[in-house]
Amino acid sequence: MNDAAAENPDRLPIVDLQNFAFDEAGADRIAAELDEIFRTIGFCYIANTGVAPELVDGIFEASRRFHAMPAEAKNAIAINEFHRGYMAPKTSVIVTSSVAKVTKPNNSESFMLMHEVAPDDPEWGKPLQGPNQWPADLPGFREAVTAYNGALETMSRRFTHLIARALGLDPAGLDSYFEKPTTYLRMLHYPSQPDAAPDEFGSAPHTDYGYITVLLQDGVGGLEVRRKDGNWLRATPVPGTFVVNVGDMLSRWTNGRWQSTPHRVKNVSSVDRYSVPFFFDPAMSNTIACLPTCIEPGESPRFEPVLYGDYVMERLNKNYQYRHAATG
Ligand SMILES: O=C(O)CCC(=O)C(=O)O
Ligand SMILES: [Fe+2]
Repeated sequence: MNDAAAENPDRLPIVDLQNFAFDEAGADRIAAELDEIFRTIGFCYIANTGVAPELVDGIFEASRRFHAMPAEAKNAIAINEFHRGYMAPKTSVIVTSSVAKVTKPNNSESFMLMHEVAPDDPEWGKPLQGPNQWPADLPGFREAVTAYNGALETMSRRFTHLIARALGLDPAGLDSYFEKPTTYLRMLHYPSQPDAAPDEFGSAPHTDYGYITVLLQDGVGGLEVRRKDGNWLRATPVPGTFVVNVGDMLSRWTNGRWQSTPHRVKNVSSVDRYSVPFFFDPAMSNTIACLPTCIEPGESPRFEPVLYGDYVMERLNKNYQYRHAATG
């Protein structure tokens, strides 16, 4: 496929991960496929990921039960300074969007789980290093969420070996960044908004801040991905798959070779939409600079090296209402 066609596809490509049971040549082929996709549209579906369907059913059920609780029960675990807990509807505005001038809050609510930090961990109490919060009186919720989160972390590590390969590194070449990854599991609920104004979104146009996002969506639809020609492409739900996209850190690692593609969500259907993005990011203390394999001869780095922790905190501090009291 030529680049123009790959940049402006009519549907997102599906990559078969073959439950990671491929040989070297198979891995190289998938890596080459990912390179083509991430250089152009920046988004794809992945199939045969090895994530058990029971875990997928379990996380949707957990999310529906959570969001069906009364507001009082949800607000009892309102998001804490460590970015863990419940985010009420319309409490974030993506003012840092590099894609659009965003003034309206996102029409969604969510439960956010991040990586566990033990109280005796030297990082404890530093930005984004604190306790998760769990709803009271929701039997089985914690188990379902923990199991799904663990499976997504495992899958993301395996996927990282394909990414490293695609970037000309040893398959384990990026592993050191993910010994203690920063992870976010966001269980989102988007109410139906069939009459939304043009600038009202469930999730306003943005790019993701981190490394990769692995998104589970239900059958409702509403996610759209911006093509190079400026048209928005629907990421129509495909059962049994996840949607994967490149975040800002991965784009910087590749010197912009791979795209951190803008996307947005609007639920114009007549029913509620549930989705669960898993954001798999490096440790807060990692510096992200252009990878040596991603510099062509004669080229120079297009981005200054950046500390992942600084990059993400600037965005969270600006975009989330609950942080404004603390940060002015
Ligand atoms: O809900 C979705 O489909 C996408 C959500 C998203 O883009 C995000 O949370 O960054
Ligand atoms: Fe996103």
